[in-house]
Amino acid sequence: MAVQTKATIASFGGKLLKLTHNASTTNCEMGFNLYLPSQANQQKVPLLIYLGGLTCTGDNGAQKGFFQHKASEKGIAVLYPDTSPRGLDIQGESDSYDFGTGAGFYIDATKSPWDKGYKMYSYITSELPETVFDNFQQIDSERVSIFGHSMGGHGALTLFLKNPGKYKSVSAYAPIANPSKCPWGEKAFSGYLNDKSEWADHDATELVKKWKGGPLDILIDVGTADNFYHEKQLLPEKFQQAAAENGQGGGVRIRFQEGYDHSYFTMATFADDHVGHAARYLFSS
Ligand SMILES: N[C@@H](CCC(=O)N[C@@H](CSC=O)C(=O)NCC(=O)O)C(=O)O
Repeated sequence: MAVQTKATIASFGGKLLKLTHNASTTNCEMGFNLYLPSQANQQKVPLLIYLGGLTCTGDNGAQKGFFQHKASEKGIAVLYPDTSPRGLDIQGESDSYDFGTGAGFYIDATKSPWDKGYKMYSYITSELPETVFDNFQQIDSERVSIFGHSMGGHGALTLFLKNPGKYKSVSAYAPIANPSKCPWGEKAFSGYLNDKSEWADHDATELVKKWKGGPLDILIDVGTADNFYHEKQLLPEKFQQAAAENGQGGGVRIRFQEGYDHSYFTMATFADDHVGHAARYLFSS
């Protein structure tokens, strides 16, 4: 459970820590970033987890998302995990940007050889937060929210929907909202999972149909100039429609942002809205 500090960087009055630890779920050393706002010097602060997309490490969100701006104002710690195990030496691990390294999809693989370390669901829901709470006692383990981008937006939706009550809120940028029905998701699920019957358990559009955890309030931003939206990799309307079938249509707020693309310029532009959305739930009693 020990962590090593590789760097401490001042950011918006708080500090961004670059950290590593040996993770048993992923079978390798994992890097992650943790932002501690200045309020953490005096009191317990809640935690917001940001899940990155394909090709990302914990650095993309920390360096380009501008989430620390609002997090510092509100007094929220932000955790930026990696998106997959690294260097497991599995054949084909680094052959493509959308499978293997940098593309763990926040699921636990059941298919060999990926099941040896591609356990990003267990890593993000259990091992990493437990490590953080053990090592940073100023973080309140009872107040945790989650959000993410693209593959990570989908990860945030599924982790929230699979674990009612575990996260206080969820939001997403350009999530891959119905992976069973798009090329990125079909490649990942057929590669990581043994059987197609397992896919629905990891697909946010299927999960929201079965949601019984009370009224939803999910914020989703999608840019109208997002090439992956136009290539039908994201399918946010399918998620909205599935939520509506379960009487939760009003609980999914999709904002189509005119002219914005799939890049971190979009995350940075709407960062205050997403951190603000989390803050409303992290500080409500
Ligand atoms: N290289 C790929 C595109 C990869 C890409 O756009 N990754 C996105 C996430 S996509 C969904 O999960 C990303 O966040 N990249 C990192 C960044 O800093 O922008 C291609 O050639 O199409």
